[in-house]
Amino acid sequence: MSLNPFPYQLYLVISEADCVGRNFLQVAEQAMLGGVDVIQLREKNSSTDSFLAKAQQLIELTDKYSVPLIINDNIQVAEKVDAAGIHVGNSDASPVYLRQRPLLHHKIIGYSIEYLSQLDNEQTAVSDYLGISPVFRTDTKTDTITEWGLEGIKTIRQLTEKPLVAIGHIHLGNAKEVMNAGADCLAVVSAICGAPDPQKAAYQLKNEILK
Ligand SMILES: Cc1ncc(COP(=O)(O)OP(=O)(O)O)c(N)n1
Ligand SMILES: Cc1ncsc1CCOP(=O)(O)O
Ligand SMILES: [Mg+2]
Repeated sequence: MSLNPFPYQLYLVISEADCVGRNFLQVAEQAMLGGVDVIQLREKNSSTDSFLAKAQQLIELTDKYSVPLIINDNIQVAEKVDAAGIHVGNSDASPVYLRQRPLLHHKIIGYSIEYLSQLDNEQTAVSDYLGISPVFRTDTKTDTITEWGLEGIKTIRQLTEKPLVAIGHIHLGNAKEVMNAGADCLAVVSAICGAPDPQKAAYQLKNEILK
């Protein structure tokens, strides 16, 4: 059972650290101007107070562009800023638990898939989209289990109708083949946060998806 549609195709996962010395709010704004449809704030090394402060700044900007803001992992931050949703993986609070929380039960819940067996569990059933995590090995996140590859996306596509968000070393050069393998949406960190021109990078990725 999914509560929310997930009609997005280009998903920016951002942190201050991944913006290589640039202001993350400026990078986020440029990315939205370039065509990013949804943004996740993923601050792995921030205290909750600092994460919250960043989320409060970012949601002012995402609201201005009517782009949904998803919070990575942190329930308190997601609830306090009234984010559009939360993304969790196997080491985080479970989607079933999140669905029971009054402030989150109607929000977008994203869930990382690291094992095929997860597709049969109740966590997947209550989630709104699945993160195929990672599609390709990436230096941005190294504590990963399965490198799904294009064949993994094809397999998962046959086993579920949930929206599939592909993440992990996705860039202009492989975007189309990842979509063709069955992804509904591409999520990127470095391809936009690390690009010399984040607006242009987002624009080119979006065009590649829509081609
Ligand atoms: C869209 C998307 N997919 C997968 C992930 C990874 O989440 P998780 O497995 O919880 O790992 P961390 O991001 O918390 O390190 C994601 N964040 N976003
Ligand atoms: C957060 C996350 N989850 C799986 S891979 C990944 C990082 C993706 O980063 P990049 O787009 O730079 O490869
Ligand atoms: Mg997590």
